[in-house]
Amino acid sequence: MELTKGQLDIMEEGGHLLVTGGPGSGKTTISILKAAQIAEWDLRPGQKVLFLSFARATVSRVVEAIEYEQQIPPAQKRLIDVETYHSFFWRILKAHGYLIGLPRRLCILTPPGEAIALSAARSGFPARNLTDAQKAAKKVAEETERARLATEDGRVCFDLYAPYVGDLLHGSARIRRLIAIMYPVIILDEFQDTNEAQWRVVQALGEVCRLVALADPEQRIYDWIGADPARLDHFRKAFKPTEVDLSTDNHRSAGTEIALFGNDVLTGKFRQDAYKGIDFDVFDPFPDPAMTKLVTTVYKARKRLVDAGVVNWSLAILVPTKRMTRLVSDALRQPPAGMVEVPHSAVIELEAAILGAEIIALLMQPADDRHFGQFIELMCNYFQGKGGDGPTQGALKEAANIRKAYDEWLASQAAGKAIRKNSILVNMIAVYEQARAVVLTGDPDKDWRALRRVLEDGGCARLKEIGQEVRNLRILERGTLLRQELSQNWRDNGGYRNALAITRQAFIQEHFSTNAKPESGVIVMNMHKAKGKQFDEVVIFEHWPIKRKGQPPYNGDRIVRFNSREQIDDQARQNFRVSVTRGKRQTTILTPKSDPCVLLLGDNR
Ligand SMILES: Nc1ncnc2c1ncn2[C@@H]1O[C@H](COP(=O)(O)OP(=O)(O)OP(=O)(O)O)[C@@H](O)[C@H]1O
Repeated sequence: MELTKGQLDIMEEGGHLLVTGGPGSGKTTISILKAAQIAEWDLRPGQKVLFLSFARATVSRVVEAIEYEQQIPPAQKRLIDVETYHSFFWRILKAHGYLIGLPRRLCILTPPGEAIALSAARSGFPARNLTDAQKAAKKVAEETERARLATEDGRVCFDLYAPYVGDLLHGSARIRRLIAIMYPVIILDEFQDTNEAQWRVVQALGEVCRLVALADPEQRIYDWIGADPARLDHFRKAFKPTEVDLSTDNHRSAGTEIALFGNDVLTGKFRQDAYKGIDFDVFDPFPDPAMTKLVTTVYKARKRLVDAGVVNWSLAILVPTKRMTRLVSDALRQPPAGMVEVPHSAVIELEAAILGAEIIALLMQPADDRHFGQFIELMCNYFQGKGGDGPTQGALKEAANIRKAYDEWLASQAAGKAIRKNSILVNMIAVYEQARAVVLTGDPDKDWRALRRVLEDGGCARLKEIGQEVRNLRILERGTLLRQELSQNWRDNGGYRNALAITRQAFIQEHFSTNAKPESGVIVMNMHKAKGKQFDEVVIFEHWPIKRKGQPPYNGDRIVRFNSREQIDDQARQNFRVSVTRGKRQTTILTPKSDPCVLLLGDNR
């Protein structure tokens, strides 16, 4: 690889650095080479360069890029630590959190755990259409409970990591120095997305460490969690960095005009009628024609990649919402008109699946007196937590009903009476008994599937939902640690005595692991989740207006809200540009014929 002028400049510079550039301009690549150079010249024994990223997906891309980089000797590669902000912050909190009044023993409150813990505080508010006053009150209630969970119970949710680490670093020069001794140079990926609390941490780190910030101001997609458009200026002012702009380079989709199209999306002025590497197509706005178009487009793209001999090819289908991820995944599994299934993976919110997995894990455990009570507890957890930070009132009520029915049953039992015939527990107990009757074999994968099947095939709608939800997990199928540990547990005890604890621990480890491989094959995901990733081909697919008798058409799940021109703003353009520019070879945009995406219509300002 021949470095560009800008990239060479970066190799020359010392001191704080701010590297800007668009998608695929080579920021990540050059920062890795820079890190290797620093590792060779500047580090003392025991020191490392730290590369901080927001998402695990980016971490795995960076780790892979480092492995792939032939110019860097293995000994230097080992001197680059790639981590998410979360896992770096967690290490600091675990070691020093007591200095700011946190308990000595801390544990991670994972998003599903947090959803359960906050559900009581949230249940007092409507799920949608909140007034501003209600929104503010809900926020305060959530914050108060989060802080209480951390300071009293030592259960710290992710959102509090940065504020607490900020307090620690600003409060203690000793801890700042300790970090600088370990990591004299820190690379900050996607710096434009840094929120206020993270920026406070960066300010403290910059006093003692050399910082290399990588940023594309136009890829800022996290406004809603507090990324600030002025963040780059804050960095300039605080650290007077040397600035290198790579914005004229595009290596990802070299030989195409994908990057050019991305830039035109930002201004809304399309300078060309056609762009090499960008394909548009429309579909009739009804489920079957829409999905047929999607599936045939995917067949064609897949064939192109196979014919071109691309090794480990990846093809992403990017959709505007979580709901559509599921819709598309279902359609690929069972395409219309008897077309052949498209094997794929779907990136979905895993709260529900993880909480469902806990239920299966419990069912693997040998029974004791508490077993059924624990089962009910996990069922309630599932409904309280399955909606993540946006639980529906329906789900919360479901949890309350299960608990009530259980209390009622206990009372009847105490009075020597049978269970009420129409209790919601009747079917649940029947399926529970069927699950208890499964003869386990000691092969975790087989046993897990057998139990999942009992839930799916049984007569309890709630457990059926859980069985189906758990299908979304791949954690056991990949020959993972979870599988090994369950096996070991069986060998040690003649049963899965600790299955629940092992499963919970596995999800925490999974969250912090850095060895997840970048996806290959067909992957469906929400557009937001594609940030920082790259794929050989991308298909962007959105929903269509649904006409209902006597009502205005419903136009949800669009790239721009309701596909309305009034809803177009910088954020909408930036999000769309990020999605479009994930493709290396081609990006295909599918939009409904009757109401094409307003961002494609151009802007006559
Ligand atoms: N000088 C170069 N010559 C050829 N290829 C390059 C060069 N620099 C980077 N690349 C390649 O271009 C692709 C994109 O580079 P990279 O991931 O570093 O971009 P980026 O600026 O970090 O992108 P994004 O902001 O979208 O994450 C990679 O596959 C990388 O190997």
